[in-house]
Amino acid sequence: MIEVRNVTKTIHKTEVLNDVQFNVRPGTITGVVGRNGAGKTTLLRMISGIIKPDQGDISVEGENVFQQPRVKQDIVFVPDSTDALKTYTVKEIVKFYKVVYPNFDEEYYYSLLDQFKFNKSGKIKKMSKGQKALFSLILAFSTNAKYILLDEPTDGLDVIIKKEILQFIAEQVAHKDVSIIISSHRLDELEKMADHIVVLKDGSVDSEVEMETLKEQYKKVQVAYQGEFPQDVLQNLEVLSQNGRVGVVLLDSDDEDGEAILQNYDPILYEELPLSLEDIFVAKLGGDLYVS
Ligand SMILES: Nc1ncnc2c1ncn2[C@@H]1O[C@H](COP(=O)(O)OP(=O)(O)OP(=O)(O)O)[C@@H](O)[C@H]1O
Repeated sequence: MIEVRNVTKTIHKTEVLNDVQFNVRPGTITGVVGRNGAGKTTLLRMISGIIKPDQGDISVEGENVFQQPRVKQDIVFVPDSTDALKTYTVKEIVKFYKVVYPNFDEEYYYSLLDQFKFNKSGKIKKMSKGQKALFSLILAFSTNAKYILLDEPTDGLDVIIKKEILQFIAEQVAHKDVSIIISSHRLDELEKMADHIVVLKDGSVDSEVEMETLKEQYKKVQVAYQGEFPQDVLQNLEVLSQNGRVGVVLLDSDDEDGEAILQNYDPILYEELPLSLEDIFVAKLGGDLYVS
């Protein structure tokens, strides 16, 4: 488990993180969501031991990241740019990785490179942006580290490579004993894969949700009425959208009073719709602040 406890960091007089606290359970995917500048990259760099908090602790399997350098073998940080790797070839980089990650699985690395048709003697800087993104994931998952931290892994990529990358991550988690933290400003991408979401806002944890329970907690209903859309519904329920006689309402699953309000006006249409994480954030956690 990764435990982030009361972490605070000020950089150049700006408070970047303030009293951040959450856990990452083994074998899970944790999404860290926040707008640009919310502190996601700083948080990931801190968990991987690159920068120290001013206050608070970060531990991995009970060992402090900054007091036990050995812990770093268990963590790989994949930044959103591969600039640091660019002068190396696909073969050369393995030597460096093996120094930090003694369990690096070279056979697995080359088999993945084959699978994705990489040139094994090529230089990293000659790869396209999408290839670089996929390559850094292959490198990270070949280390056999227990925790992989991905900073905006699909940012700026086209939809096809984005899908390939998300699928690659999901397959890795399904087949390996690994935990992942993914930072993103895209809720819609994370909700498909994350078990746990931490919302960062202005350097603090604004909310934390468990995906399994979240979707059971709410339901989204489309309703239409014969006459005018009832004011009672508009004023007393969480109406996500309304257009003429049709509206979409978010209800707590066990909200019998809300249900009664909807039914009171004899809807001519009542249909449950698939619920997205974005719906819940928009309605329950402060408007469009979290939506990309
Ligand atoms: N080295 C630094 N010097 C000065 N300010 C910094 C430094 N690193 C981060 N910051 C500031 O800390 C805040 C959080 O930055 P960070 O990169 O962690 O956010 P982020 O959520 O990852 O943003 P983005 O989505 O844009 O990458 C920003 O206001 C940023 O300007």
